[in-house]
Amino acid sequence: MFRSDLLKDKVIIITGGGSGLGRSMGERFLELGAKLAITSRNAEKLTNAANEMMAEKGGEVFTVSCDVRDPEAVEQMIDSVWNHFGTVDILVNNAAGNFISPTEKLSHRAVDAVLGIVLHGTFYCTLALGKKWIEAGRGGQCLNIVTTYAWTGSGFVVPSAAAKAGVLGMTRSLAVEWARYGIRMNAIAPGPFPTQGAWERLAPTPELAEQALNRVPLRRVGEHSELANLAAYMLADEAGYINGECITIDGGEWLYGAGQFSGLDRLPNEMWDMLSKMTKKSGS
Ligand SMILES: CCCCCCC/C=C/C(=O)SCCNC(=O)CCNC(=O)[C@H](O)C(C)(C)COP(=O)(O)OP(=O)(O)OC[C@H]1O[C@@H](n2cnc3c(N)ncnc32)[C@H](O)[C@@H]1OP(=O)(O)O
Ligand SMILES: NC(=O)C1=CN([C@@H]2O[C@H](COP(=O)(O)OP(=O)(O)OC[C@H]3O[C@@H](n4cnc5c(N)ncnc54)[C@H](OP(=O)(O)O)[C@@H]3O)[C@@H](O)[C@H]2O)C=CC1
Repeated sequence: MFRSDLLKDKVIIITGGGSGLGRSMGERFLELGAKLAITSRNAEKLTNAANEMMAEKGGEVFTVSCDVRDPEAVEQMIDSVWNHFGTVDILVNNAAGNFISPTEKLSHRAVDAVLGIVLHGTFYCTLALGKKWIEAGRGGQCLNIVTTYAWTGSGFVVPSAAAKAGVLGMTRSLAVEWARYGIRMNAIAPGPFPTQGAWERLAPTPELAEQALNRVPLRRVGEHSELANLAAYMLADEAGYINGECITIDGGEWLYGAGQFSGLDRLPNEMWDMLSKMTKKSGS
């Protein structure tokens, strides 16, 4: 699909890069020639992932453990990647925390856990690296992984909805403010892409997983490669005029939820024949 050197020698930090979608994006970036740094809380998970990724895809994967909720740890993480590679070209803000719950059952610590990872964590990483890019007089790029309820909102994941909305607001705001430094800011809003982290917390029963699938007009979940290829395209120099954009990749899921009559896709044909007679009759 792409030239094999599309991301050649680009130094890319992926938060939450040791598992799930972060890892899938990282593997694709390696195939396209990037140098990777992956970061998350669990050092052992990162080391194992990096070793497997290098064995399968080649290239270099540097690991730094860091809790993105801790601004000092974030600055150290960014410094250590910058010192290791001599620079950083791209930050993919992918780390997240989320779970389903009636909002009234949440403690303030539960709210803080999600807001801390998603909103503060994304902001801390962006700010720490943005300052270094500006000080070094060079540009850079951030790609923020949000979700479609960043703009619709959603019940039962309210801290995540509030945090992702904040990340989208930050993306669009900084796309304008930091363009003068040559820094591009974009986002991707995925629909359902099965990962252990998401499914354990958001679709923990077969019924809930089925419900998630049934909301997608294309009647399937996303393939990790589809998301990874979109991310690679957005990060390529050839996409250099895309700035402040959020691209949805969800099989039409959020529009299905927005359309009042979308659920009629479940009606059998015989029912349509009957309804057609009724509606034509009532209109005459
Ligand atoms: C099926 C369709 C899918 C569509 C996708 C929709 C969009 C998806 C967005 C995503 O973000 S998916 C990514 C999901 N991945 C993760 O969440 C991975 C990381 N998550 C975590 O580490 C935890 O889940 C965490 C809770 C977010 C943070 O862990 P931490 O160890 O820092 O916190 P704890 O000390 O365990 O808990 C803090 C606080 O939160 C309360 N809590 C934890 N889980 C729940 C829960 N399920 N329900 C209610 N409350 C919860 C916990 O009890 C603590 O509060 P206190 O008890 O201390 O008051
Ligand atoms: N899967 C899906 O269907 C969808 C996912 N998304 C978004 O895609 C992104 C990836 O999700 P997905 O791969 O499914 O989720 P995962 O749970 O698999 O990945 C989340 C990653 O974030 C890391 N992480 C969590 N908390 C912290 C923290 N405090 N500091 C640093 N790293 C942290 C985790 O590593 P560790 O535990 O080692 O810290 C893990 O690697 C997220 O932004 C999510 O909101 C959006 C819509 C749909």
